[in-house]
Amino acid sequence: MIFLILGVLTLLYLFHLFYWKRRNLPPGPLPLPLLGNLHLFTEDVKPGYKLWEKLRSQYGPVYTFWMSSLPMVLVTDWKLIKQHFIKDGANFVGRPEFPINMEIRKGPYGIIDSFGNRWVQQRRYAIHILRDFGLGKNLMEEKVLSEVVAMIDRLKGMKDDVDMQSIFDASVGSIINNLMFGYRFDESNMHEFLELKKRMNKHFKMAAEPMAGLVGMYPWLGNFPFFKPYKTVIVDNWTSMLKMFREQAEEKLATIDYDSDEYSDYVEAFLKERKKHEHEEGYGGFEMEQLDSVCFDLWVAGMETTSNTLYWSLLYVLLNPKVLERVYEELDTKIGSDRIITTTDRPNLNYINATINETQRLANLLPMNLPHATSADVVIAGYSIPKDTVIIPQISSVMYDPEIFPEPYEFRPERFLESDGSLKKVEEFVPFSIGKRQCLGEGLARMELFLFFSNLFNKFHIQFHESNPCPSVKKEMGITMKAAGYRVTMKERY
Ligand code: HEM
Repeated sequence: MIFLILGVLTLLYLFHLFYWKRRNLPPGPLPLPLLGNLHLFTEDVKPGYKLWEKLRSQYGPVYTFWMSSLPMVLVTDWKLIKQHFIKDGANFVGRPEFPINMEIRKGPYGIIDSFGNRWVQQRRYAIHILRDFGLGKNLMEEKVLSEVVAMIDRLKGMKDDVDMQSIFDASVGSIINNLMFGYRFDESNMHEFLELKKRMNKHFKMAAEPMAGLVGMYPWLGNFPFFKPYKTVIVDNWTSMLKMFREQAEEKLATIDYDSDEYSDYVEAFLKERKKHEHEEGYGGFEMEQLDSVCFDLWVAGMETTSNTLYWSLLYVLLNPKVLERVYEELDTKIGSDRIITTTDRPNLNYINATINETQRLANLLPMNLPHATSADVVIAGYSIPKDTVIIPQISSVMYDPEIFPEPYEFRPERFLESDGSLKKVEEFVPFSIGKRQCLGEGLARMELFLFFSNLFNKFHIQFHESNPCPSVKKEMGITMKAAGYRVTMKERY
């Protein structure tokens, strides 16, 4: 009798696993108990592009990938992404609530992980403040350019054997820190930057591991020895960053002048806004926990992405001497001196703009885009997808789609040029994603990429260090892709 009951229960379980829970979802590989499809993330397919390509060829442009017990629908075809995430954007603005994120943030705070009214309010507020910095006296460009100049001065003293990743990290880190907290990093406080960067790196590296996805879904697994390191690294590093940001905010609170509406950094603006809501429940959405999380989101999203892209740009250009030659040629004909290049030069430097675009496309920084969630029942490619399903506009698949970008793994800035040499608008070039969740730092990031890239090449002849004259383009695992370490030597051009 007992065997009969066990047999029936097993059959019911298998029926649920293999059919029932998948019945309303697009096709995809069979999910295993607990792991879902995470076991498919083997070493040979990391960091993921190849896996998404393989699943697309097996199941079509819309398929389901199970992250542990969570089904995620991946939309990999550009036309479908455009049709739904742009034209029908309001139905795709949700975010899934990963239990570990909620535990660390103390709730759905911030921008990246928030949703509903909080997300609308805080995203709008962040865009408003960032725009404010970019208007009038153009504080934003001033801050970026002062870091460009500081970088050039620093490089002049260390031309023989330079690690540009750490130079870009410190420069881009200073810009976002300056916007957030009102000060940059120099010799006197570099240890503070290095500490934040170390914590961020550890967090990002671990968070990208498939097993971390499992712990993210079931934080209690972190009590078991095998999973403990995943949870400890993520929780410790993230929490200590939040703590460092809170200490900064509290220092500012101690001296803030509420009589003036002026602000010179994000935290000051936020604290003044918070004061206006002090009699409302939860400070009208401007709680200190919200500030901690927003600092984390903007600092982390604004730092690693841009700095890694700059490091990729240098690698790709130096590996392609013809591109390097054309970059110098454009600088010589359009700029022709060692003056500082500003955003007003941007429309004249088409080849450089095309090279930066091609870098972003080929670096394809996020193998898996941030997950969205449907906020209504939707139908995509004939599949009915219920409200609250996790869904991902897979921008990395679009940017490596050979139908759109022939020979997608080749570095060819010409893809972004018209035959008359003007910059081509390519709608499938979507490194900042699309729709209502599109990156809110795009304007700042594009300004940084242009100003750092163009000024760096205008000032210096650069080549790989002789110890590694042909570095690998292999991507290093992380939430955003890093280039493996390489070093350069530089010579002033003027
Ligand atoms: C090269 C640089 C950058 C790249 C490639 C990049 C890319 C992205 C991508 C792909 C997303 C996900 C959008 C989605 O959910 O579909 C995103 C979101 C986001 N990015 Fe960026 N980003 C960059 C720089 C920045 C900067 C400089 C900032 C801040 C100042 C920033 C802040 C954010 C925020 C807050 C979100 C979440 C938006 C939301 O959930 O509403 N990013 N970014």
